[in-house]
Amino acid sequence: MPFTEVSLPSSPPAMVTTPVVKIAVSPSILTLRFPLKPLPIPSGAGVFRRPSPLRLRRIRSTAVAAWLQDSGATVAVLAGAYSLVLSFDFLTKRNLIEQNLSRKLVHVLSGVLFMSSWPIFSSTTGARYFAAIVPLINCLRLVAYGLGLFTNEGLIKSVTREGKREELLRGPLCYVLVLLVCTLFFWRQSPIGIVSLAMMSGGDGFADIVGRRFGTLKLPYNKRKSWIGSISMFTFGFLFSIG
Ligand SMILES: C/C(=C\COP(=O)(O)O)CCC[C@H](C)CCC[C@H](C)CCCC(C)C
Ligand SMILES: Nc1ccn([C@@H]2O[C@H](COP(=O)(O)OP(=O)(O)O)[C@@H](O)[C@H]2O)c(=O)n1
Repeated sequence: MPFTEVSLPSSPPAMVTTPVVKIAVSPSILTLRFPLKPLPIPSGAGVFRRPSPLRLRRIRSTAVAAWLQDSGATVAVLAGAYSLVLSFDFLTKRNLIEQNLSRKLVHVLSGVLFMSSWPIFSSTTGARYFAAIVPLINCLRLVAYGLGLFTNEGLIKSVTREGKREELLRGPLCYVLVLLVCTLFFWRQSPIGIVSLAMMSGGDGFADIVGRRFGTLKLPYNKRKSWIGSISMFTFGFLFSIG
């Protein structure tokens, strides 16, 4: 049977001569032979066989279990999102917490708690789409209330600066859209989404909370921002991203 011979010398690469190609490797010469015609495929290798009924039942039950797990996780996280806003609505209505601090705590907790909920979803490829339902519904919710289609004074009071419904269509809506995009395109597989959400929720949130209270030393190029606020942004963003 004719072969194409490939020999690998241990010495520095010699001139390539056809049909033998010399490639430098150490420590010894290897001779590889490539048969010119395809190797005989052993019988049964790579031949598709229909799964047995028992195996089909197992596949179906695993898929149903994952679907139930993801559905339950989605409902639980949606309930968590609603409860979070309701809790801060309760606190701000009774003046137990100032509005700005309420907004920033919702800002921090929404992203951090949402990422923390990701492990309760299944390991199937469809899990991210179930998880994405949560920010999607909250996006629709913010648009509906921001456009005045419905009224929710508690939501407006706990997540806006001045208590105007139009504000829902700016910071909060952008924030939840970022949650949606990171869930769909990065999910648990890529650190890009996790680091981005950690910086957006934990970092930016604490930059405001710390900077507004202790930020006397302002940045030279931006008198609205302070050194302690910027340091808090990176410190808490980093801590939440590795957390
Ligand atoms: C207040 C928020 C953003 C404000 O940004 P900025 O004005 O400071 O620029 C965040 C708004 C959050 C939203 C109302 C609720 C989002 C819930 C989230 C999708 C899911 C959280 C689930 C978790 C289990 C609580
Ligand atoms: N790097 C930073 C960021 C915010 N801050 C403080 O936090 C307040 C809100 O900053 P921000 O840019 O997060 O404000 P928003 O535009 O998010 O409402 C600022 O007015 C500063 O008092 C800071 O001192 N240093």
